[in-house]
Amino acid sequence: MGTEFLKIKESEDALEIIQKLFDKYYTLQSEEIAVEDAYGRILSGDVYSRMDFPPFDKALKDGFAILSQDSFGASEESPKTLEVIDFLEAGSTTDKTVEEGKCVEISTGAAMPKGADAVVMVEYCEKMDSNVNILTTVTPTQDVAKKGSDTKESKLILRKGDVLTPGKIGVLLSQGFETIEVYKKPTVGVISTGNEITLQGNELPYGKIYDVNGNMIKNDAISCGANAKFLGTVKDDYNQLKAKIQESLDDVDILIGSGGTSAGLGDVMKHVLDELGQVYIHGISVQPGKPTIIGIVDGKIVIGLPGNPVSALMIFNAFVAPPLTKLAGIDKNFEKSTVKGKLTRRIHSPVGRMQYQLVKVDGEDIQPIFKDSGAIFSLSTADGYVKVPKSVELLDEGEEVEVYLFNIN
Ligand SMILES: Nc1nc2c(c(=O)[nH]1)N[C@H]1C(S)=C(S)[C@@H](COP(=O)(O)OP(=O)(O)OC[C@H]3O[C@@H](n4cnc5c(N)ncnc54)[C@H](O)[C@@H]3O)O[C@H]1N2
Ligand code: MOO
Repeated sequence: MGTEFLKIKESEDALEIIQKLFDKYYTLQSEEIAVEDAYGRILSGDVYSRMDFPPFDKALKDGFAILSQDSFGASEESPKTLEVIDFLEAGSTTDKTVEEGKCVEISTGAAMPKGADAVVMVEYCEKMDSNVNILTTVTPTQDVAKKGSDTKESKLILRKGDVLTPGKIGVLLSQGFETIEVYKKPTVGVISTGNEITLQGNELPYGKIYDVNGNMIKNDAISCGANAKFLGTVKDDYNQLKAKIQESLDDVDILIGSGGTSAGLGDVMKHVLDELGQVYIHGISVQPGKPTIIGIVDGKIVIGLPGNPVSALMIFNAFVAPPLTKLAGIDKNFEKSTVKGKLTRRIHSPVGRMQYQLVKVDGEDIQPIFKDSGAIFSLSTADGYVKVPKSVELLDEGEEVEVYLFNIN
């Protein structure tokens, strides 16, 4: 693989090389975490129930636990009178047994007393001292959740690959799980290079701009299931960039930089990676995003995205998001994460390079966004992109196209 670098790669070849590098240098790992911290995490194994749920026959309504046969024929006109022998709140129990002609007043959630097989809702009862008049007929098991009716012990309750939603976490909590095995999140560090890049909160002298890519790419990496952090900015300086890359790689699995990938500093990024490790890709035959760099340093992937925010986001979505998402244990088919519609305007495309055309999706209408790749405001309206193959010069208005949606979970 190493001998191919410096030649511009076709997009399919670049995708394959990047995936192979991910496969070679990383493996999917799991870790045990507290269930209370597990929201949004991905299960790394199947989960089986530890016990029946509910763990006892449970009253589903406030009322009276009775032998259902005692209510047969009861009505407002002809009530049946039963003796109330105890009272049960949720969480409490009784030794008493409900026999013919007797009942226990019961609250929703309480364990059913022995003997009783149904609950009569309080609305259909008239309490009088130690007796109650039952005003309706109930059937056996009415308003009772039987032990194990929700799930039995040792049943498959959640599957490997499931995303832990609030509901699924509720299932784990009901079974008493305190910890759970999930896929470990890959850690991603993001740095921004450029003498002109200024952090928010600082003055903006003429010629400078605020950093966009750092936190934008960090958030996109988070949306892929990674644990990502923005590690700050670096000047267009060989030694600074080298030191920043070395220092950052101590703490992260994958390092993503942006800017300085084309002429001038681009050479710096490439030379730094050449010195520290090996460059596998320098240039992909796509528009925008051609100057992309992919290298390996100390067994970790280092990615140099083009500085233009649109190019950086496009390249991240098209080339980094699929393998990163897979490494986070998320089963997502990016090729299927698409919608179809008709172009509202024609798209001209350069022959010889695959073009990623940003678009807005409005129902059936696919509206191309024609702005240069530094035009950050196009990102806030874009829903995704249309791929125009390198051999295609023009896609006409009205033509049906497939839109690859940005990786927003
Ligand atoms: N002579 C050539 N010039 C350029 C070429 C080329 O092939 N030959 N390629 C162009 C293309 S395509 C792109 S894309 C850019 C890529 O440039 P770099 O990766 O070297 O990025 P910079 O030059 O540092 O920045 C480009 C542009 O983006 C702005 N930028 C950079 N970082 C950020 C950031 N963190 N947040 C917001 N904006 C950022 C930067 O200010 C520039 O305006 O090169 C073309 N030139
Ligand atoms: O390819 Mo640059 O990435 O056109 O904007």
